[in-house]
Amino acid sequence: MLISLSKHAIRARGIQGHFKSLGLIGKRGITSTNPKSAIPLSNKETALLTPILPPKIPAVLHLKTGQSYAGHNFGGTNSKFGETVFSTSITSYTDSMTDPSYLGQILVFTSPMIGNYGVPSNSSTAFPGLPFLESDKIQCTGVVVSDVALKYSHYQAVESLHEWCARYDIPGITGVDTRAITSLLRDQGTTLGQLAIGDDTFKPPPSSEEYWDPSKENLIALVSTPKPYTLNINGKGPKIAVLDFGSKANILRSLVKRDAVVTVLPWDYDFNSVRDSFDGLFLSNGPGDPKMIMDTAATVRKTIDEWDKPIFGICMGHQILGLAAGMEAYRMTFGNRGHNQPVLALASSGSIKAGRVYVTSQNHQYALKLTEDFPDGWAPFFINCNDSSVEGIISTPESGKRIWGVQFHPESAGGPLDTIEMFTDFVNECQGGKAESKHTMIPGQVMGGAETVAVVGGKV
Ligand SMILES: NC(=O)CC[C@H](N)C(=O)O
Repeated sequence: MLISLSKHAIRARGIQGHFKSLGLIGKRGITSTNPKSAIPLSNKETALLTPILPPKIPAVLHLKTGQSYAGHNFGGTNSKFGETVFSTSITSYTDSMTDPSYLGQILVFTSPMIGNYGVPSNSSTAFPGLPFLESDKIQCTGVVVSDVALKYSHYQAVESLHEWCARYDIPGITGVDTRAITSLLRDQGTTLGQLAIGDDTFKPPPSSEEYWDPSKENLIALVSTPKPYTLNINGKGPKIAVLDFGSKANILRSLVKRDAVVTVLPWDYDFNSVRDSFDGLFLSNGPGDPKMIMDTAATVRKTIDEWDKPIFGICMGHQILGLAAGMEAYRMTFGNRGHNQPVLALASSGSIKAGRVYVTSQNHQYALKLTEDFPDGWAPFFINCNDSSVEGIISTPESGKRIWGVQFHPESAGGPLDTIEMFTDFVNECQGGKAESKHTMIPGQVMGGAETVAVVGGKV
């Protein structure tokens, strides 16, 4: 049975009225449209046709810059403050919302309909010790959706986006013009905001001092593991330590899948005191400003100077590597969030070929500064094809080190798997102990930021 739920029809008549008008609700409840072939509906079909509706509660998104957008609430019913950011991803709202790097952020989806495949159960037996999604709960502070899907359909779904957000007290707003909000954020940059729900919508907007600024907090300390733990303890692969700044589960899965024994350490762990029992170090993604954890960057600097085993950093981990190497990090206007960001490789290393463009998944507000002179022993690895921001750094062959950092997410979840083999490269390097460095630079592009900008023709 195919039923199209017209938003306008539902608004006008309510869902029950809408079904009635389609002849789907008779005296005995929901029936088939064709009385001659009236096949009783299964419980699952009936459940899908009778979604749990959010109560009609007003909601307003207030921005510190003075704009307010009124709509309806779904999910949690408590007002929340956060940093308002937008993501251009079309799929994987469950993966994004459980990514710890979104902590403190009100996430605006540019894709107009969100929620249509529901939410799966977060428990998994495939990778013991890890959730099915990217962490054990929703991490963003709130969500902004043009048109939330109340009816969902997916073989793994167990609840709707509304029910999931309600369980975690994460407020959502729907029925707002997300194109207008996105254009504004793109022009003025990521902006502090409040999702006001229910009675709070009748109060005046918060004063500037009332807005909570997550970038002033050490958010990493809130999401990192409090104690070390090991995954895949009987694995045959190398022993890899992960400094956990708020790691996405798919990073850990990607290492475990390659049979590495993975020990996850708290963000402020003194890695140098245990480093000799590991074959490689991984630096994870994480929320907030990398400059909040300069002590960790100092620890990593010592590791780089005194240790010759492979190190790989993703997103926050890449920014920490850059700070450790003496580079600067800056706050971008609106960052890059989405699963469709093209990056150009400037060096070949393992599975990555210089001169190729890879489509990547991204979620960041900060980036390493592109300069004419990279610190000694370092070169750019990737550059963003849209805005020429630094997308990766790599130790030079002359440095004798085997270290890479990438701003994007090779593990995706969600997003394209173009660069997933970087995990195989890293595990192989760790396995090979002191194997010869295999990376090479593109002749003529061995850095000089200006030259690179000319290659991609963008602005920094
Ligand atoms: N995904 C990440 O690790 C993000 C890193 C950092 N919080 C940023 O916004 O730039």
